[in-house]
Amino acid sequence: MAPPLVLDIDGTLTKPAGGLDPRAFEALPAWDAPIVLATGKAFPYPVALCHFLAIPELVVAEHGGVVYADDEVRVTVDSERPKAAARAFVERGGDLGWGGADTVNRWRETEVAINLDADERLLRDVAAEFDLDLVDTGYAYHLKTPGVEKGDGLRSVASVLGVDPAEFVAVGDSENDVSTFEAVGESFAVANADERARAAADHVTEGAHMDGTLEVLAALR
Ligand SMILES: O=C(O)COP(=O)(O)O
Ligand SMILES: [Mg+2]
Repeated sequence: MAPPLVLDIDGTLTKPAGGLDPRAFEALPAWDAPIVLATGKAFPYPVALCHFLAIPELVVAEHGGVVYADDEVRVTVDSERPKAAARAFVERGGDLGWGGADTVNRWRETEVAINLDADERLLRDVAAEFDLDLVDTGYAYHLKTPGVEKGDGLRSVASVLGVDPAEFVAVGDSENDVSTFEAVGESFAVANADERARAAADHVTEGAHMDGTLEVLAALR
């Protein structure tokens, strides 16, 4: 039987140049076990992805800040400190880098994401001052509350599903997937993964991005 999966989005289900790999639309709905999307993105993005893939909505968003399974949404931490830190960053001349509409943060409930073009030094100073983590996913920086991790979100979803987290297989590409890798029975970093993800994973795939993820699915089936 196919194992339940916990999949990262950016770098794992996407094309090398960005954008969802269209092969996800075949492979994920056909998977014969639960699939949890565990991402740093704001809550509406993975929900929308489940919707358009036509798979059940099982979501760990904002690194575990928002967890959604079985008709229950749990916001696990407030956004006060990350927002105060982001304000301080902007007051000192920093730019979040998403333009006026800022659809990256508009619906974000527990953390703040910043464009990779931002002043990293200033961002690290502000993160330290406000006692926050600064996570670099390879797609954005995130100012987040320490202790909020995708891995804990996965444990919550697994508990709602009545499945042992150790039964899950995880695929991811960056430092924000390390906690997921630690929570599950078997973990794969795709070939494009950063050093921390590669070091934490049980295996590193041959292929990069969605090629690597499809390689895992083929091996598990
Ligand atoms: O939102 C990001 O920066 C990265 O998202 P991911 O966790 O799905 O890779
Ligand atoms: Mg990723």
